[in-house]
Amino acid sequence: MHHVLLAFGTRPEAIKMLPVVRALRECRNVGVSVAITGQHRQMLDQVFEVFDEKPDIDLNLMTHNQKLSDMTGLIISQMTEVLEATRPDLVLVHGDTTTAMATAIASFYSRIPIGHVEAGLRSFDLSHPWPEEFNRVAIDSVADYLFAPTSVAAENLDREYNRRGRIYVTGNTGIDALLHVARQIDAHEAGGPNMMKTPVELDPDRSLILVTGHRRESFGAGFEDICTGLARLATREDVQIVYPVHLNPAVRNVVGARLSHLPNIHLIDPVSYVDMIRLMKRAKVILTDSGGIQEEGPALGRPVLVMRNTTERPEAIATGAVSLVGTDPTRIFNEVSALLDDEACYERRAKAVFPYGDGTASTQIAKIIAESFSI
Ligand SMILES: CC(=O)N[C@H]1[C@@H](OP(=O)(O)OP(=O)(O)OC[C@H]2O[C@@H](n3ccc(=O)[nH]c3=O)[C@H](O)[C@@H]2O)O[C@H](CO)[C@@H](O)[C@@H]1O
Repeated sequence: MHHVLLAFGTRPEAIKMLPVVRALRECRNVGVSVAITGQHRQMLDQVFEVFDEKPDIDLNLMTHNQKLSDMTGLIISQMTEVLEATRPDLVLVHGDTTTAMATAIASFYSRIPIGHVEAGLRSFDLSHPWPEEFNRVAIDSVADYLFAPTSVAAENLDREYNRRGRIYVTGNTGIDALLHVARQIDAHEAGGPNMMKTPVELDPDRSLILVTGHRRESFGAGFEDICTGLARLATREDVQIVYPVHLNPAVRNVVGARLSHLPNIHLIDPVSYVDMIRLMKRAKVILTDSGGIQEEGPALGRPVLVMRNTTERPEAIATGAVSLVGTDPTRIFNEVSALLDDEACYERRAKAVFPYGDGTASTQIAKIIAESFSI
């Protein structure tokens, strides 16, 4: 039996790694354990519930207003202790978080092979998203298995001079998670009175604009601009805006002060993953700076406007489902209005498309790992 340790700490990593945990449990020659750092403590537990899983090791390292440098140092040292005590045959990390980067370094120092799920994403700008773009490059340079979600990501990896790992194109495990939960919602609610039960009371006569925004590089002026754009959109009588606001005070304080008094803007706490999918299904347009939502919106047939100037996910842009609008308030207002006011343009951009895979990424990854152990 070979031992695979999956390590993660934030909500999006849990969403995208728990399908891999489940797929690996199906492999007879693989033992699985999950270590969490608790980088997003409050938002992590409900994702484990959705997938009926529990962490084996909880480092619980998050403290209030922690600096990135302190968190990185702590994760490297604590994760090294876990690795030395358990000596897994492979450590799997996901994406571009501090947990993923620090765990990859700890594994590299302990000379334990590393697999990177969602490898090869690049914005080619180290300050956008910050610090995630650096984390991606750092993890990919030490990983042995590079699970690229798309051929674009694989080509990015192929060009890197310092790559030592082998590249596999698998699709994105986030689509596996999305389709799993969307099926559960549909099965549970088909035809029933709760069909589109959302965490806020919605006006059936107004179009729903769903907003998320929390990237560090937009803190300050960027968030002020985003709020100006949203306040302007709220002057339209045909819309209602729902914004689950990230728990980071740098986001909460600005958004609360600028938008909480507007009647057709609902600022709510972060919602569960299941509720988020319900809201996305109900939304007319999604405005976001999130990575995962750029993948989920197109699969659900919802146009996504990205409040950033660059993206590491060009595939959905090529389909027309996603576009970059930056944080300029006039641009945000105009681009959302264009979608709301021009039906033909909306229909073109609201078709379900699957540039990030067909929902089988996790089983492909588990198969590759299990087969490599039996060689
Ligand atoms: C731009 C960027 O650098 N993003 C990275 C970040 O995630 P990302 O930017 O996707 O992180 P978010 O915090 O936006 O989380 C997105 C996920 O959380 C869900 N959601 C969102 C709001 C809410 O209230 N409730 C809820 O459940 C969304 O449906 C989505 O599945 O880490 C991920 C994990 O390694 C990487 O894949 C991404 O590349």
